[in-house]
Amino acid sequence: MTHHHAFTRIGVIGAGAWGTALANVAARAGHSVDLWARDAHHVAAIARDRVNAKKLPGIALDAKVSPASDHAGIAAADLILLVVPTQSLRGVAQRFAPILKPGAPVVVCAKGIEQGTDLFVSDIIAQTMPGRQPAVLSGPSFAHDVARGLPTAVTIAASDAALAEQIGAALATPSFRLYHTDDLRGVEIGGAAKNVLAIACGIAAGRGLGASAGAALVARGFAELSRFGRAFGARGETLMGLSGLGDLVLTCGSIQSRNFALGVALGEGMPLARASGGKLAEGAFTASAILDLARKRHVEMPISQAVDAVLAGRLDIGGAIDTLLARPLRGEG
Ligand SMILES: NC(=O)c1ccc[n+]([C@@H]2O[C@H](COP(=O)([O-])OP(=O)(O)OC[C@H]3O[C@@H](n4cnc5c(N)ncnc54)[C@H](O)[C@@H]3O)[C@@H](O)[C@H]2O)c1
Ligand SMILES: O=P(O)(O)OC[C@H](O)CO
Repeated sequence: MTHHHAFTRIGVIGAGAWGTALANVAARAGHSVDLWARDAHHVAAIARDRVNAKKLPGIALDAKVSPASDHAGIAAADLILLVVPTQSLRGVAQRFAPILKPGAPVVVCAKGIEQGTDLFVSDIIAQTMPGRQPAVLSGPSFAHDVARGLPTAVTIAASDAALAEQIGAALATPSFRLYHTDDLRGVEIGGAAKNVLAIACGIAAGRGLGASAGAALVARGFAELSRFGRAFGARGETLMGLSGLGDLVLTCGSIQSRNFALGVALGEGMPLARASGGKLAEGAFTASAILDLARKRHVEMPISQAVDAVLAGRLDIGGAIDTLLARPLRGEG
């Protein structure tokens, strides 16, 4: 049965670039927003400056956003956005599971697959917050673009289509459009897979392989993202939508992407240990997990496989490119 949710108070867990940008979106959509971060010093600096200088510099925090390092605001929220990296999601979900308001839906805004368990983000929530309805928000959206109010369109997914629609309506602003769907699996797979492929596109760009090679990688990358998605129950239309093709195109074509930038640094010859520049590149953590899953379902993912081999130190950049070019000729599907 679908309940009608009235969301007035929104809790954002995680004050990184994306959490801070989404807190501003929710505030602009008319809600009171509590923005939680674990580090009290960071919270004090955000509250003092009304800017998250560490993670989203140059963007003023909306007056309706209250930063805090205690749990009170999150406990009172009737909609929760979980915006920590995928590999931290389980721990953070476990921490908050006992204190959230009963019935408050949880929207995961992270893009990845958990290492060790190979679980998709909604399954991490199913395990750690039993009985709570998970939703997933994903799609082409750089935190800075969204925070500056540039036009952005994303997908909001929940198994309960009406819930996805209600969350989409609650978060929408004139510049932030949410398309809703019940294909939760498709949406979380698109967001996870594109990060790994963006590293490959970055490597090609950093190595100077040219725009034609970049386009080939996007198209063949999308072919493997789609094969993987279909094997795990995603709908084709979802994979061709914002949180698949849309996000792949964004992330594979912009140095603003931390995944693409990691690839560029690798392609230019920077050692692995320094290539991320200390920034979060989700694809670097998701690569081994997505390949594990692909192997189990016999899905061929040569580009992701090359990225994983490079990140694990099993293959150098030249070797990875040779491997991809030396693959047997095949049909295009
Ligand atoms: N930045 C973007 O443009 C963007 C856009 C869409 C989706 N995302 C996704 O959002 C997620 C978060 O990315 P981000 O850009 O905000 O990263 P970020 O590096 O800016 O911030 C991550 C935040 O999570 C916090 N964190 C990490 N582990 C934690 C833990 N155990 N407990 C509490 N806090 C913890 C960190 O302190 C940090 O503030 C990623 O999955 C990313 O793919 C990011
Ligand atoms: O900086 P990236 O590579 O994490 O990309 C950010 C968003 O996921 C783009 O949609």
